[in-house]
Amino acid sequence: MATSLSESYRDTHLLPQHIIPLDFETIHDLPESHAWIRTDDIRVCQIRENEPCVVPVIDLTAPNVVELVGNACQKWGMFQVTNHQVPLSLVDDVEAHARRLFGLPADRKLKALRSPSGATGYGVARISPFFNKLMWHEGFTIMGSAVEHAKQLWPHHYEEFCDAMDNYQKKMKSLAYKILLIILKALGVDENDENQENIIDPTNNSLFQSEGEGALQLNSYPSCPNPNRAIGLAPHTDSLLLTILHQNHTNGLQIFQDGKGWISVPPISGALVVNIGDLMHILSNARFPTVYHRVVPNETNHRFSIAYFYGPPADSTVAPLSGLSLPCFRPVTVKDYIGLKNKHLEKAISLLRV
Ligand SMILES: O=C(O)CCC(=O)C(=O)O
Ligand SMILES: [Fe+2]
Repeated sequence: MATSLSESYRDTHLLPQHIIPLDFETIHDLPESHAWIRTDDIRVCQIRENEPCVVPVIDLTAPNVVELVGNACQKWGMFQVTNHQVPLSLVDDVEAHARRLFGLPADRKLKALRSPSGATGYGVARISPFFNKLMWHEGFTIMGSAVEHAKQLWPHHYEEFCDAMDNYQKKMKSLAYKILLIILKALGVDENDENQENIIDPTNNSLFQSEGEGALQLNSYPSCPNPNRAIGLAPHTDSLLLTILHQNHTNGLQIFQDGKGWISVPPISGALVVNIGDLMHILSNARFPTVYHRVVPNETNHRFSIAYFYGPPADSTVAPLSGLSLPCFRPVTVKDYIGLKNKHLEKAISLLRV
């Protein structure tokens, strides 16, 4: 039987503080549990001449899209896309549902709490157990249908939420597949290339014949009484091939670049952020960096984001593409990589180095 993505995430056993978010409505001062010492706080990067310090914005219909995406992946591990064909009304609708969900009273949200060994539902960020301090964040994770948890939140009115999430996941999946093909072309691989076996999906034999799997993560970062001492989402890389992110009109997302520090990725109306994850870093044989990013909270605005994580089916094996250079990672199945990440976080990728 094929392993699902949610089963791959289902092997950690967590303490309650690593599942239950703070009731932000009742908090007026930053509690010690959420007060970080931010020694690395270089918020603005050094702008050098001829080197704009902004993540590229790429029109997906541009004739030279492969070159633009290839350059952005290599330099930044991230870009923003416009003309992506995802209706903005759907994005707005999903954001409105996220606002409605996180706006519920804490006791109602807890009815949809992620179970200690579970992957989906309401809770803190999955990376929380790796840090001594807690994050100014609450999240809701969906893999496939959201119906089970949505029924707990709105026993009589859950369909609208589920329909919007289903619809959005479908659109994200086909956009992610389209972007994946562009990225693979940028790496010199064509979808007609029969010999590519670097992602082996046991049911389809090659990623080019399937559309992979995804997870949807709704994120909420309430306005914070002391944003300079709090962290919305601690620094991390995303595990799968790529992430497509919508952020509302509130700054907060930052990426780390060597020699520059933390660089803001400002929200652009109508654009979606795409970032390279660990599995793409492996597939590209380290040519494309997996982007190290974090979220800082805002003193006045409530920030929302919607992240779609896209990867091959959980039983697939991922290895560096042949023809790039001597492989610097050993092959790994998606589910084993998720297991490694659950145990070792950012060290997971170095464990695969050859
Ligand atoms: O909220 C954001 O902008 C980023 C979210 C994120 O990095 C994640 O969910 O992994
Ligand atoms: Fe992330």
